[in-house]
Amino acid sequence: MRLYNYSDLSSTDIQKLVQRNVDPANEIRTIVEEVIDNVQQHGDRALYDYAKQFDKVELGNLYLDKADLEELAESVSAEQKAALETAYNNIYKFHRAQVKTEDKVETMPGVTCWRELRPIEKVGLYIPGGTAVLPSTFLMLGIPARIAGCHEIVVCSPPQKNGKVNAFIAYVALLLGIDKIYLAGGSQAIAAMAYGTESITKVDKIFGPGNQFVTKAKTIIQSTTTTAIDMPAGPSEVLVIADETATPAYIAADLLAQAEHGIDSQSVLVCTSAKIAQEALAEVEKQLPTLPRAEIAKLAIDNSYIVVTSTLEKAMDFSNQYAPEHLILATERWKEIVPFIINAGSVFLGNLTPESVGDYASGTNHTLPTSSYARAYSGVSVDSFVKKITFQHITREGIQNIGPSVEILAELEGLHAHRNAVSIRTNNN
Ligand SMILES: NC(=O)c1ccc[n+]([C@@H]2O[C@H](COP(=O)([O-])OP(=O)(O)OC[C@H]3O[C@@H](n4cnc5c(N)ncnc54)[C@H](O)[C@@H]3O)[C@@H](O)[C@H]2O)c1
Ligand SMILES: N[C@H](CO)Cc1c[nH]c[nH+]1
Ligand SMILES: [Zn+2]
Repeated sequence: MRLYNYSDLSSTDIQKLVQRNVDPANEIRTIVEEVIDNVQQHGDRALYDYAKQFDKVELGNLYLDKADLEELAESVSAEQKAALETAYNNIYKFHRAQVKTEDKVETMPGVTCWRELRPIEKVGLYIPGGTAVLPSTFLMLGIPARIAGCHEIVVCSPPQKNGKVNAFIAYVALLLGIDKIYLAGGSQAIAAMAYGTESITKVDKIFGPGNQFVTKAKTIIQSTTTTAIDMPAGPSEVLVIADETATPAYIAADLLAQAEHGIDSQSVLVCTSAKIAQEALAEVEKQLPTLPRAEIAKLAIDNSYIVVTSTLEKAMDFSNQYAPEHLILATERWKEIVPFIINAGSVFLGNLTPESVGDYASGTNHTLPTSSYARAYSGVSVDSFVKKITFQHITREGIQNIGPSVEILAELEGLHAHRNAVSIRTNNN
């Protein structure tokens, strides 16, 4: 990890530091465009071919049905089931509380406006399964989709070496009442859900994180089809703000937790104490070799850095410019700096709140904007799975009250038919 002193950095240096390495030479885009084109032209056939090429699996069938899922789920132990159910219950509780009925508003006597929720009818969930299979992501997407009441839920996940999904994905499908999983991964899965194939329904919106191929495909299809996306949720990242009250071993563990996701993950430490920064770095070097995924984490850590600032306020300023997917405040003074957070996907407060709890089971969603998209996007929630439709109702009194203003506004825009639609009701034509 490179180490910088904030006071030595110019604003151009900071701009460079906070920039993510998102396909500068368009190499990923070129590959993904070809994949999307192929799926559009050849449908299911392309999915079988890509499973062979990218996942090294010769598929017998493109999907697993309920019986397959039940059989696979048999190997999940009672202890593992209980942990998945704890996560399910907490995620369910937190997301269920997001469903609120809004009040009707009478903007003028006789003019009433309100919003009602309607579920998005057909949604596609992408569950990553390249370097690690993520049943937790299935919970994070499936639970809000179920709470919202989406009618059709299409699920795609890359086939594993046995030509199936793993037992935990199968068990989560059963918990969610989902009885089909398509064995498609990467950009080909995104293309299939955006364009539709012989087997896979074209959906209205695609959800889910993934590697750079998945994320690039999502950003492409949102401009070439009528299918929307949740957000660009690419390689995981974390920014830890720490001071002299932080514990170096905890900081290192949190940095490594995101680094082990993939070689393109990034972990950043912004610290007001040079001593704690050095100790955290030493801890990273100590803990890293003990990890089974040390090779992956090492490459991500090599692509990560530390910034030493003089104050927590300056640290927060850097963080707001970085706009991290995850922000950890490793300080006992976290309450003082929370009001200054402007850009972050999900925030972890104090020295005893590891980011991993949000990844799995505290209740918050772990599908979050990366690559500085936290400047404008929120993470997945029940809101992501619904439309909020506005309604209005005008009474006889209401049309008399609002009519004259609308007539003048229509007039000043030169739109006489608009004016007439009011006048005809107020006998003012
Ligand atoms: N932002 C979030 O909310 C969030 C949440 C969970 C995971 N993640 C991220 O999701 C990612 C998961 O990545 P993953 O790779 O493990 O799984 P993945 O399922 O996203 O990708 C695997 C697929 O990528 C495709 N692929 C691999 N190499 C390719 C190549 N050379 N050309 C074309 N396609 C290729 C294959 O089809 C493969 O099935 C990680 O980067 C992780 O950090 C992000
Ligand atoms: N940290 C990931 C989001 O960036 C989510 C995850 C799933 N499993 C473990 N972690
Ligand atoms: Zn994680």
